[in-house]
Amino acid sequence: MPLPAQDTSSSPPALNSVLGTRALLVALVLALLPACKDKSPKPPASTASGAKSPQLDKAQFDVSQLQEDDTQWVMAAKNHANTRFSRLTDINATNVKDLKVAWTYSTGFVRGHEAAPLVVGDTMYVVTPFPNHLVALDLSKEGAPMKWVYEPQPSPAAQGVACCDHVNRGAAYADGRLFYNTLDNHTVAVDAQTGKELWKTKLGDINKGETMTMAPLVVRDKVIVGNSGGEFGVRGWAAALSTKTGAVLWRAYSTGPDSDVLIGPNFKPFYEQDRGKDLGVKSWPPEQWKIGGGTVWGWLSYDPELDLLYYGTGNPGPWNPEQRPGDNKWTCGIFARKPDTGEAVWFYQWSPHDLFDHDGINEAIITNLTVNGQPRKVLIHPGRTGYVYVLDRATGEVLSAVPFAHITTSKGVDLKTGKLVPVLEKSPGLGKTVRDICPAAPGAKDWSPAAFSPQTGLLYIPGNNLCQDEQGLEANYIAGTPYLGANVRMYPGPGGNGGEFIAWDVLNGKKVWSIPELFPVFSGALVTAGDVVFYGTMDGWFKALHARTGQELWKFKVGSGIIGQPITFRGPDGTQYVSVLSGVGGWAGAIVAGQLDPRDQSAALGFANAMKELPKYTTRGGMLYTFRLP
Ligand SMILES: O=C(O)c1cc(C(=O)O)c2c(n1)C(=O)C(=O)c1cc(C(=O)O)[nH]c1-2
Repeated sequence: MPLPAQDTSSSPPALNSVLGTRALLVALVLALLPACKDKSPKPPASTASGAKSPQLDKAQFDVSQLQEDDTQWVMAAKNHANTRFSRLTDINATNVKDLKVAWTYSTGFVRGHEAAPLVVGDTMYVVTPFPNHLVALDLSKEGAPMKWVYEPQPSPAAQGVACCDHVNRGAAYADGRLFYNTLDNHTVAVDAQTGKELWKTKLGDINKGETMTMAPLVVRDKVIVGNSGGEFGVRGWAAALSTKTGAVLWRAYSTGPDSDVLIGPNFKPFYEQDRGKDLGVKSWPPEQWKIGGGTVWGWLSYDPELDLLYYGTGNPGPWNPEQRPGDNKWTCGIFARKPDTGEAVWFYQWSPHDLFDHDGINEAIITNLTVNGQPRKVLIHPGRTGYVYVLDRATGEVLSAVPFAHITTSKGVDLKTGKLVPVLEKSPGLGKTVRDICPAAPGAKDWSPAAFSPQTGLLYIPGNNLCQDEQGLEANYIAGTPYLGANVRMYPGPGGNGGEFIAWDVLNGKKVWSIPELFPVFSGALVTAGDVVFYGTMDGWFKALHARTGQELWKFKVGSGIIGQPITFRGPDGTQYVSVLSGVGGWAGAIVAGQLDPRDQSAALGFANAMKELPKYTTRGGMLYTFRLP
């Protein structure tokens, strides 16, 4: 289906800044979205003939080509641009109401299932939560039976230092291999055909509180990964490994001297506050940067035109901000780096001196807009602070930052300085109890990835509606133990609903429609050229909505709440399928997955209080569901 032309000349609407300092004229340049150059869906050669798909041959291609093939799904975010948009249209707004279960697969595990399944050729690959099995399912056979299971046998002690359940967000595929992380800090490469381990590299130390949960990204011959442990006083980093050997080619820390952060002469941040020598040391009290967080546990994206890799950094530690005066660089921000060397090109800090655990790790979705009549290469970031940011991805300049949620903690983003404007009375600290902090620590949106349709111009945001009360404590650092300095109690925000699924008009900077949900929306979103958007709820509904109107077109009750990432693909039989993992857990669902006592308001770092009704709605258990039209 051709994309509708958008008139960029006649009175394009303003993308307003929160402070109203500047109105931007913005229009989508749809054809420029890297993953969407070819606007027509590409059916595999097998569709017409019914013969076996030639996809296995395609699987040998470089991943930058492979991501263009909508019949497969080769990395968690679908493509380097992180759009989670598929051009497949067989399942569409008209017929999605008839969607039926094709087959299911029980993983046998009960912790939170966050991974995106991958589809390469005629095989689906699923990474489970700890103990991080990789399962290959044969899509060419009825019921998709198991081909093999790879078991990396991570150290059970890793479970004790995972902040937010024993989750894993999935694998990345390239050159006949699957790459993913184990909770005990190994990156592994597995042969996609045989399930044999090709290499295994240890990158972190559970004794310091480090874990790994994120889905890697492959750029050319490098697999890029990062650590978790911001709640344990670890030092955050991203690393690039050779896809062939697993050797570490570079590692860039998020705190410390420039030499460790890979900041050199080519580092050109847009804003003045990010310029200067060794800010990763100087913006901290002495030595604090060594245990200062800034982990890299979220999404990576890559722009081949600029040859830039983008990723966000997590919160500074400890949570009690009084123990770390300063901007705490380079936490709670976004880096642009050269993927071959890791050298930093620019950085922008979403929340300098973060006060609320507002990690900056959410996805950066790559597209192109026309701003004030000028084409700009941008990235879109629905942030934990509650703003949808649009940044120039060549320079790191903030073009707009518009609130998409209820915010009491900041007044906006000053587009002249790029600084978030905090509400001072909401600052937590020792001996204080601050109430009505919105968004709460998990943010207006946590890691759960949004989808962006170049066809509707809408961003589909799995949102939270959470506030919290916080009492500051003194945190003492003991390696491998929680390093927080805060008592927190969360609760649903205005309206009483814990979550909201939002369609956001990037062009106009406004909400187009939204669906309130009882609980925070912790699943990923998927949108297709059939104008259907999919997501799952923590109480166990898998939903399909009309991508333009938000009208509910179909829903199906799965066995356990959904925090997984839906995907779509065309099977070897030429049929379009939609798959999603159910299996409640993660930070929001820890109350069920970890069987916490709902009477303990501070359990799960205070999240349990907002989720105390969840055990009445769902039970734990990992199950993959795959749907098709009859
Ligand atoms: O700072 C960190 O290192 C870190 C790691 C993780 C993680 O790896 O799961 C989460 C968070 N922070 C976090 O702040 C957060 O909200 C969160 C939610 C979840 C989840 O899986 O539901 N993980 C994490």
